[in-house]
Amino acid sequence: MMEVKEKQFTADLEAAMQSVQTDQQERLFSYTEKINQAPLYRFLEKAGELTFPRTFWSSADEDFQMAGAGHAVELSVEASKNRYQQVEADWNALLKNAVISNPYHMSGTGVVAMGGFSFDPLKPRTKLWENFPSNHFSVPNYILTHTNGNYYLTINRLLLPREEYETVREELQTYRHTLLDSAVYQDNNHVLRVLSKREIAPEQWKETIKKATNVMKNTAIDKIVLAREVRLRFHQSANVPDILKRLVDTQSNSYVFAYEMGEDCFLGATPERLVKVKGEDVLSTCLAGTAPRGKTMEEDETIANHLFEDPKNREEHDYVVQMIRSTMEAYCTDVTVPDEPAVHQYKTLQHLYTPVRAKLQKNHHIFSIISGLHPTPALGGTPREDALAFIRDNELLDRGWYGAPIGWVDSNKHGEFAVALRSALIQQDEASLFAGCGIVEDSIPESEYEETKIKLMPMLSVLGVD
Ligand SMILES: C=C(O[C@H]1C=CC=C(C(=O)O)[C@@H]1O)C(=O)O
Repeated sequence: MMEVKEKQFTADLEAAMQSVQTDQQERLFSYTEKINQAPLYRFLEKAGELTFPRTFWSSADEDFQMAGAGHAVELSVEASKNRYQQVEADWNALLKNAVISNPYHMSGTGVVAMGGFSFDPLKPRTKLWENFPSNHFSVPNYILTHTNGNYYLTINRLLLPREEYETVREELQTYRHTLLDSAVYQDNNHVLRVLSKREIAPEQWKETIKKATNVMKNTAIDKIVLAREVRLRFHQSANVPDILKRLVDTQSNSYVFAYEMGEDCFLGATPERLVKVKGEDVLSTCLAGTAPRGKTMEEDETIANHLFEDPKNREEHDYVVQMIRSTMEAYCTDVTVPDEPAVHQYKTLQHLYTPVRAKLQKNHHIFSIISGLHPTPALGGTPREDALAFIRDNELLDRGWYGAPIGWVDSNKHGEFAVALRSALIQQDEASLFAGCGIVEDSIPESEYEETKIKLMPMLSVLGVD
């Protein structure tokens, strides 16, 4: 730390510790400083060496990345339908009591809670997801934020009564120094070799699709999203910063995220924004309706035109747009939706895309919107409760955090959540990958199976499967 900043830091820390001693009440201290360029993946690597749980976020459409180390504060409430409201209440209580020293107010600086939810709080948890509860948020001890070419470091520390000022100061300075190691990140040190690739019950998955199409013929259910799992085994433990770097380098227009719990790390590169809030501005996007990329520019354009004109895809897309619109109307004013979707292109796929913009009402928060939006018909189906019940009773997979909201909120009233698609649960030398498809009455199991194969491709390729 430069001298002037060092003085500021020690003065702020001392004042915060004084207030904790006076009130005899623990309090979160948060200090943000602007720093010189610092390598994000090296920060994550160092955090791993220090056995800090790691978090990572890279925006799909902005120059914005955050890497977190440690859990200064953890928020986790019981698995229930109103978990969103409870997380929101805990988050507000935490902020109310925090001592925040942050003159910048940039997104992702100050007190930031990163985390996520499981897909369905009512589905019993299996061993696969034992380290991931129904919801978990953490305020990292150290956050390296890269935004619009600038770098910030935030230090968060829960101060307890009777702690020694010198001990705390020294602890924070030592970790800060170690994490901000300026060495260049060497990502070619750990080449992963895949020893086995196992598709989990693909034939049963196709049978479930048949069952779903039959149910839809005889009930009011219009759409059910069904997902499946592929399990990989490697010759050694997978390296999280490496995987993240490859995802960021190869998956343009996608949110790249990671959340580590114990020995497991859930990560992915998802194209789907759930909701973004900046002050009162709210943006949600609908992404549903899928086609592959073409091999040439002409073929790509022909496929995009076909996707745009295709009634099945347009219908599927429209379900989602209507649902997002009505949810936004419940919590916002000035909701605007374009008349027609656009086609957005990703590495291996193209999707129909519609942005929905609005203004947040004063008494609502990003968590209220998440509670209304999740699961969108792109992940659950329509009508929502019937589709969810079908998934709960028939899908073999424990989705865990796959297909659910993952993201962050900060003390500047900014926040963003994506839908955790195109993702994998890394468990040292093993990984589970997930992909699903929207099933409608006339869906053909074999084509849906092929579609999941395309959706799995980007993650398989960064994990070393050709
Ligand atoms: C469920 C997934 O994708 C959803 C999101 C976009 C398009 C979809 C589709 O076209 O089927 C799916 O609803 C997945 O990628 O695992």
